[in-house]
Formats: sequence, C-alpha cells, structure tokens
Amino acid sequence: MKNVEHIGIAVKELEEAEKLFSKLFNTNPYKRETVASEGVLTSFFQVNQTKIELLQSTDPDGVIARFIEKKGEGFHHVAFEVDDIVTEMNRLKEEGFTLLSETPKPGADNKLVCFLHPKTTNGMLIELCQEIKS
Ligand SMILES: CC[C@H](C(=O)O)C(=O)SCCNC(=O)CCNC(=O)[C@H](O)C(C)(C)COP(=O)(O)OP(=O)(O)OC[C@H]1O[C@@H](n2cnc3c(N)ncnc32)[C@H](O)[C@@H]1OP(=O)(O)O
Ligand SMILES: [Co+2]
Repeated sequence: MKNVEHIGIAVKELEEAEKLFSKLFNTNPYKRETVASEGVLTSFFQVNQTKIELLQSTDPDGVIARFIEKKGEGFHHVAFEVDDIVTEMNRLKEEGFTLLSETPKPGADNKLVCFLHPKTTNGMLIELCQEIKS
C-alpha cells in the first residue's frame, strides 16, 4: 500500500457540505461524480497531496444512507493507493482480512477499488484504489 489516496466523509446534503469544506480548505471541489453502483454522489477536493471525498447517498437504502442513520455524518473511510490492486487483494486475503468484493470494482475518479470489512481492520473501513491507466 502507498499513500492515503482520499478520505471519505459521509454527508446528508452535498451542497451544504461543499460550502463548509470549501471554507475549511480554502479551495473549491474539482469534480462531482455519481457512482450509481455504490448509490453515491461524490464531490472531490484536492488538499495538497491527498483528496477529500464527500459522499451523499443517492439511494435511501444505500450504504451511505444506512451509515448516516446509524452513526451520523462524518468520517466514513480511508482509501490507500495501490500499484496492483489484485496482487494487494490476494495478499490481504492471505493475511486474513475480509474483502468486500471478490474482484476490483469501478470507483470514482478513474479508479478500480476494493473495500475491507471494518470488522477485520479494527473498526476502520479501508478502501484500496488503483488508478486506471489510459
Ligand atoms: C466506490 C466509490 C467511491 C470511491 O472512493 O471510489 C466510494 O468510496 S463509495 C463509498 C461507499 N461504499 C462503501 O462503503 C462500500 C463498502 N461498504 C460496505 O459494503 C458496507 O458499508 C459495510 C459492509 C462496511 C457495512 O455494511 P452494512 O451497512 O450493511 O452493515 P452494518 O450497518 O450492519 O455494519 C456492519 C458493521 O460494520 C460497521 N460499519 C459500517 N460502516 C462502517 C464504516 N464506514 N466504518 C466503520 N465501521 C462501519 C457497523 O457499525 C457494524 O458494526 P457493529 O459493531 O455491528 O455496529
Ligand atoms: Co472512497
């Protein structure tokens, strides 16, 4: 695993959250992107070497909606950049971590992603991200 690629933050209202984080980071989001397969609308901020990913649910029963219902808005996951996501997934599976998908799936911001179950990572939802090379 390499550096932190992004930190995911669950929000109820993306518009409001973008205003708050624009003040906090003194910069505007560089993109919004819907990931229908995850039931999320994302908004990305570049903050020096890392990114902040705001996540609003587009599905009332989706992962983010359920998370906010249960835990409220706030920190949701941390994503790490990997060079080869399949190799890293195999290594982590060997190490006893629970992968939440058998194969990498399409993520936002031109990535292939996979998540590890928080039950196996001391309560932190961890995401692996590999850049899709054009
Ligand atoms: C991919 C697009 C984008 C990107 O970066 O490219 C994204 O990041 S999309 C982000 C949204 N998608 C995901 O998070 C996918 C992976 N997550 C899941 O599959 C679920 O959220 C899962 C399995 C972690 C939880 O599933 P579910 O909500 O159905 O179950 P529970 O609510 O009962 O939770 C089980 C257990 O896990 C704890 N939990 C849930 N979410 C988190 C979290 N974000 N961080 C830490 N812990 C979490 C929850 O509290 C339950 O624990 P318990 O002790 O039983 O309360
Ligand atoms: Co993410």
